Amino acid sequence: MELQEKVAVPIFTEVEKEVFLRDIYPQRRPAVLRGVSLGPCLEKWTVEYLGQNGGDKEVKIHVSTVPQMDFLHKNFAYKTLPFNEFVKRASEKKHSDFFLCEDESYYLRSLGEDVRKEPADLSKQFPVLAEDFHIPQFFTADQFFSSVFRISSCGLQLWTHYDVMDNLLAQVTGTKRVVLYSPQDALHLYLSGDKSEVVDIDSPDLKRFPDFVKAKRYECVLEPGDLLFIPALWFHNTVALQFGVGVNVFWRHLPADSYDRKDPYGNKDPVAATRALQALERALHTLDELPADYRDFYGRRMIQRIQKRTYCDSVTLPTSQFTKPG
Ligand SMILES: O=C(O)CCC(=O)C(=O)O
Ligand SMILES: [Fe+2]
Repeated sequence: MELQEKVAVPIFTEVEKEVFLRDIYPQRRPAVLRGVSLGPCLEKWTVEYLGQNGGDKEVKIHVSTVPQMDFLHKNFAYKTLPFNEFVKRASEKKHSDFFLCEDESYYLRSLGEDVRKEPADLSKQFPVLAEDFHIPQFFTADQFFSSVFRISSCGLQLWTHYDVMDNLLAQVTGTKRVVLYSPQDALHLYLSGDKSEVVDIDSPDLKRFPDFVKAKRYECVLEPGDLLFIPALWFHNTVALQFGVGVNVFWRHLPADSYDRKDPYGNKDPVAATRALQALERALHTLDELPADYRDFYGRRMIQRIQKRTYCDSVTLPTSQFTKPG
């Protein structure tokens, strides 16, 4: 893995809204924001306090025998626990009550009231705790999409994936390592939907995934109080270095009608992207009417045309698509 380029995510301190909107947000690159006020949660959110004030409302959790959750081999199970019992278990390494084994790992990604329709909102599902967490006002109220509890056992690793909303991931307690990859490296990540098939990013199987080394690795370690700006489409993989409680806030970067209306998770592709992908499927079907050597010829030319029209680094002038060569 020596060939993979590594970069530290830049850290900005005490960033105010104006600075974020002027210097950081338009770059559309990940950034750690340190020293932004998140409210009393930083002092208050002990295991005991969370249990008392989060209540015994049932939550759906991921439980896994090993800390590295693997979506390909589904080495985890979905279980349900009262929130206070879940927090207690996630904070301990060995459990007297367990589902799979005594050292199982836990992960909570909180959900909306109507799981299939409503995005998660801390102020609705955990109104008392929500008062302790102040969402940074870096976007307007109508852009808000969801606020999500992210609570992990020590060591828990969440697979590499992308989301379609802009995201501020707040680390409230514990520390977390986050590795990110640019959307421009998507082809080096061996995607299956929104997830990378390269499950072990620290010692990847390079026989199966030879191009993975070409993906530039962005890395940071979040401390309590840190916010990580994860722009939409940036891939991220997290490891809880300690038991940790976080909240992430998703908000809309594009006009509201660009997004799929039935997407409580914020990970369905924008409607125009979905339509374009469907049109591509139809185009490929049409090419099937031709013999293989013709398909090859037209397929190569289609790829080049897509590259010229869509890649940021090949589109020079906004009007270039309309100007005919002389
Ligand atoms: O819990 C985690 O560390 C993952 C967070 C995440 O995927 C997100 O905020 O979109
Ligand atoms: Fe995510």
